[in-house]
Amino acid sequence: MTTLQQAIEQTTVTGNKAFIPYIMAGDGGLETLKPTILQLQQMEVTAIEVGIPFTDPVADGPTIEQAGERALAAGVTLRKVFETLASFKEEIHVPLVVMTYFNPVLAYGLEAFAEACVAGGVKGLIVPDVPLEESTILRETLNPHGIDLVQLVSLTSPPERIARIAAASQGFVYAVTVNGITGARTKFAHDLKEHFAHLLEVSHIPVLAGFGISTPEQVVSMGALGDGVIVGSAIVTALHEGNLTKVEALVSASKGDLEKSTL
Ligand SMILES: O=P(O)(O)OC[C@@H](O)[C@@H](O)c1c[nH]c2ccccc12
Repeated sequence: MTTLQQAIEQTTVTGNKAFIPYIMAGDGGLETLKPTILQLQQMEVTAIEVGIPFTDPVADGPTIEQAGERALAAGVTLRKVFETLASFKEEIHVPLVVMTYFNPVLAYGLEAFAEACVAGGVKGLIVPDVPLEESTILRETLNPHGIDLVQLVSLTSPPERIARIAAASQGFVYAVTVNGITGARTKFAHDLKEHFAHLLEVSHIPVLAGFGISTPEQVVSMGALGDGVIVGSAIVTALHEGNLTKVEALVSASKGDLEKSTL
């Protein structure tokens, strides 16, 4: 079992749901990366998804797009993110999952990228613009270094494709809960229950819900569909505003503590 999967199962075995916050690396300056990761680790999140700022973030809504623009304006690059992670690797005990588009990985060089992940304590990778059919080379490069390639399942994937994606995914299956881009939502599709029941049946690894989850109540309701949640835009906004109470409220909700979350 991989480090990432193990961290998730250590959480779910206690009856809690996994909680993976997404952060935009270097939003607020590269010097914020270390304290942000250590703060989230202190809150006992299950893993942390570290987004790399990119000029053409096709899967991202305005909140994350703007965070990426702020990070790029602050001079953040993939190389600098890796250097920063490596500089405090010994203090990182929570698994990190890097989220980036494929172009920066290619430009870095696949093997060099995998080595930089290892040096920075990265345990998993999400690359939304690499479809399953083209993901083999990435997996074959990452796996010998102990790094998982997490696959995304969309709501519109036919059952046969869902089964293939679930079989190929590593660490967990990222079940996208909306059609479209990242960002807070007030409504979700009605047939999510069925979709998740099917996913849980075909997947041999944990299934986490992500996209649009932005309130403690949604953390509870969407977490109940599977093994946990990924929260991006709401975390990015809270961190940008320096609202750690909001971050804590979202994390607490995954541990069944909704009361604390209404503080
Ligand atoms: O922001 P949201 O709606 O909470 O969604 C999670 C998401 O931000 C994070 O996992 C992510 C950010 N950018 C992505 C691109 C593709 C897939 C996933 C992501």
